[in-house]
Amino acid sequence: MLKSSNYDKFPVIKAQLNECITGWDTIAQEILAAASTVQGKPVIAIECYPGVNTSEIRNGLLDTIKQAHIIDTATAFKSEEEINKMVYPYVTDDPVFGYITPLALKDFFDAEKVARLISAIESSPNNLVLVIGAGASLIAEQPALLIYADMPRWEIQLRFRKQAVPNLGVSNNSASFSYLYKRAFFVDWRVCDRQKKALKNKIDFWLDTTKADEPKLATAAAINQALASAVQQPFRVVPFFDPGPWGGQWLKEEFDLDRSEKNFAWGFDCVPEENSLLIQFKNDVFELPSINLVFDHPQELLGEKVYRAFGDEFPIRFDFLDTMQGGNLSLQVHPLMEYIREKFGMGYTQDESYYFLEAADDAFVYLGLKENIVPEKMIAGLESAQAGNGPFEAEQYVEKWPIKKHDHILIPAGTVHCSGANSVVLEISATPYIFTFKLWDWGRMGLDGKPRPISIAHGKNVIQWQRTTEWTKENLVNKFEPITEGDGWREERTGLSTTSFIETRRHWFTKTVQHNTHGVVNVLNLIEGREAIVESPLNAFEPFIIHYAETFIVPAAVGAYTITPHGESSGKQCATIKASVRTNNLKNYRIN
Ligand SMILES: O=P(O)(O)OC[C@H]1O[C@](O)(CO)[C@@H](O)[C@@H]1O
Repeated sequence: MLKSSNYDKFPVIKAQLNECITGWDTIAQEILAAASTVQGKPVIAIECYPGVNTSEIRNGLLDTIKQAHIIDTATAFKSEEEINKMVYPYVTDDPVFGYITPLALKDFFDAEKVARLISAIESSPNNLVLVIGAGASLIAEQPALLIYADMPRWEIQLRFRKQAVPNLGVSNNSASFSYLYKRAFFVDWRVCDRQKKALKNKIDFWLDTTKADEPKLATAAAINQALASAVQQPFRVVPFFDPGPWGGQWLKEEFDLDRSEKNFAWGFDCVPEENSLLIQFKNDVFELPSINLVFDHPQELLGEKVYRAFGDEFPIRFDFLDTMQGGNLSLQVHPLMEYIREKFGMGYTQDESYYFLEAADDAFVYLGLKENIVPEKMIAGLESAQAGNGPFEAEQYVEKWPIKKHDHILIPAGTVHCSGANSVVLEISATPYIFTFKLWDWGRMGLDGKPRPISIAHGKNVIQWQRTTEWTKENLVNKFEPITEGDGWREERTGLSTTSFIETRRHWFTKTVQHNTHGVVNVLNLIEGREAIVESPLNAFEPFIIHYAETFIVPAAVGAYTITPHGESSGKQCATIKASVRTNNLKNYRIN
């Protein structure tokens, strides 16, 4: 009998305060009621993250709040020409990479236009003023009510694909997805995250418009309470899945995804910058970006030492790469730390590892170079293939390793690599995720029918040519080391490489395993077994059930916890892989 999928695609965190309402009419009534308690002419600011459909908010509220004077913040932006010129150094002409901007939201506004709007608010004959859009909190600096309309990055990307939303301050909806994404990644999201953090203690309500025409309004008190309790218990972020040119069929079957998609390449199960959190109220579920939890509770979530190095960035990423009945990823390399800092303004680099959840008999990984290759010859071969002169002979230059289920391959930045067809990788990595220098894409097209951008010019600057067959075998392939064992369990170290700040431990167990965060965030995945239960020895949190291949986060503040096979896996062998941060050598990672 085929086993059914038990992977939970919509994990929730329970709210304790039931303060969430839905529907534009109800929300408008709530806003009116809150505004009526204010003396004089209330000004309400609805600060919007990029990607929010401001006309949906305006139209939704106006039906009920007819008497309001509506101010659209877009009327105070600098001209598109000025904005484009201002952001250009950070967007650049590179097809994929830009430079992290230091700009602030204020820089997008024209001071004279803002002054005019402020006097329009003051002289408005209406008895209620609604300021809506990005920068509303700059125009109405001391509003009677501050509402924050947020948007998770994954939903913004889906809107970019539909050309439904533009970049910050401009109306470039019809630009290519890659341009919109690059500009958002290097500019808009940085700018608006800074503003969001600055508003942290001033927000009265959060507005969720992630699903069109299903608005939800929750009090800041209820959201704050839910986030404060989230960092005292294990939790999951909401995963999302995306097809790709090399995507496979495993995620679709295993996680019961949309069968009509031709494949799924990626499953993003723990990328808090892009995932969201679902807060379960009595009758409604409120969605918000999971990065808000990192911004609000970095110390409890990450732990003091990790926070001191990384600030409010979540440094560990888990995702899936599915090539079952699919193809090879691109042959690629990631930038060294100095390179990513200098060229792209990122604080730390994409050190990675591949944990193989599944592998067909013919599965393999390209990793490291062959002995005695000539770098100039390899680069010439890549450039020639790129110029269309026949395929790059990867196997002449790059080592190929057979792979089986539960292998763990370490990929420090600078190592040439590529996961081959017919496997499922649980990628356990440092968080940066777009800094892939593709060297060769096997002559195939991207999903849009066009070749994907190749970055040999960057790649050749970072390839570590001494990482050849023997070195790779010695340092990067299955570096398993037994640590300790007890009644019904054993623990091994599996990685990552000594140059990475991430440590991974694997536990095989048929009985309870004791864990402790020791003040450092843990990220785990159930890599074997259908079901396990995570419990607090002190009953500090409610028992938390996890299923096969689900990634979950245990905040640093949790301290002691246990994991035991559960339900249909009771008494059977399970395994988890746990990533944490090595805190003894974080000097190099100090980015805040
Ligand atoms: O360039 P490709 O083939 O899409 O591969 C990109 C993927 O490769 C990785 O760098 C893994 O090596 C992932 O982090 C990334 O999503």
